[in-house]
Amino acid sequence: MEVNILNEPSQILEALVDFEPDIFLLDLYMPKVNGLELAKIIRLLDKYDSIPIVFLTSENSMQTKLQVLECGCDDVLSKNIAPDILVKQIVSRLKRGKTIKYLHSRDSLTGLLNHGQIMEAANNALQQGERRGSSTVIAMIDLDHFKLVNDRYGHAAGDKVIIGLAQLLLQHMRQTDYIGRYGGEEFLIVFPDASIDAIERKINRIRDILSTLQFKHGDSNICVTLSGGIASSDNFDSMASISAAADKALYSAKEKGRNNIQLAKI
Ligand SMILES: Nc1nc2c(ncn2[C@@H]2O[C@H](COP(=O)(O)OP(=O)(O)OP(=O)(O)O)[C@@H](O)[C@H]2O)c(=O)[nH]1
Repeated sequence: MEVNILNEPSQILEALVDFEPDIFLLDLYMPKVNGLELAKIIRLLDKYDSIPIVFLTSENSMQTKLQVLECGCDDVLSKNIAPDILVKQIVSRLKRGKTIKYLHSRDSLTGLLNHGQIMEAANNALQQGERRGSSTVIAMIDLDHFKLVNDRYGHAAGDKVIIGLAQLLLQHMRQTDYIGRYGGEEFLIVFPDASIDAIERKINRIRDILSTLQFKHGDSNICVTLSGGIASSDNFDSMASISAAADKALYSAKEKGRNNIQLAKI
């Protein structure tokens, strides 16, 4: 477990740039800052809304506990307990917080990152790539004529296909890539530190594999294809422009007859 100790509470926002906490452990009374005020600032940041905030205090009044809960924090632990019990309590809250964070960030059908989380992952990857001087590639992929699958075989069959594609994507990506369900039958994949040519080959391989698969549903075998658009941070410098470019390339793949991948035009 990595612990970042701050003796100067006003530095918290700066410290959070390079440190992703799974739990905040705050003192109620700190130099110059009231712990509750600090907790309110943390709670204003969307990114940390599911991260537990726990207070350590030697006070044990009901009034304090109520104040802590009212400002969106999770618990008050006593400073006066044995250190090993305190550590166990913190680890238990930390694990629970991690589970909640995981569930909060996932798409319930596929287990991939949900829309908000994949956008945040893409944003972070672009910023990190810029700092390191490396390219980030973004691929937007979408199942072709998927409405027909739903209409012909039913929504449950459509769901099966979406889950199948999610698994296919997971099998072919690196640990460091991010895969998210962008919308209904549309997926966004973020490849940090990647070349657009290599990603084009990779997505084309996945497209090829998908086109040969048959999804069994009752007595039916369902076949689907996908189209995709790819853009690199080499040519687009903001999240808005790179995702719009990948989306435009996807649209052009659809126009070109579907079951193909297009690179974003500069
Ligand atoms: N089964 C299922 N279908 C979904 C889900 N989300 C979106 N869809 C369906 O996906 C279909 C998307 O239809 P369209 O946007 O017309 O696109 P399309 O039929 O795939 O056609 P193109 O994208 O132009 O190739 C709609 O029928 C949606 O109901 C989902 O979670 N499960």
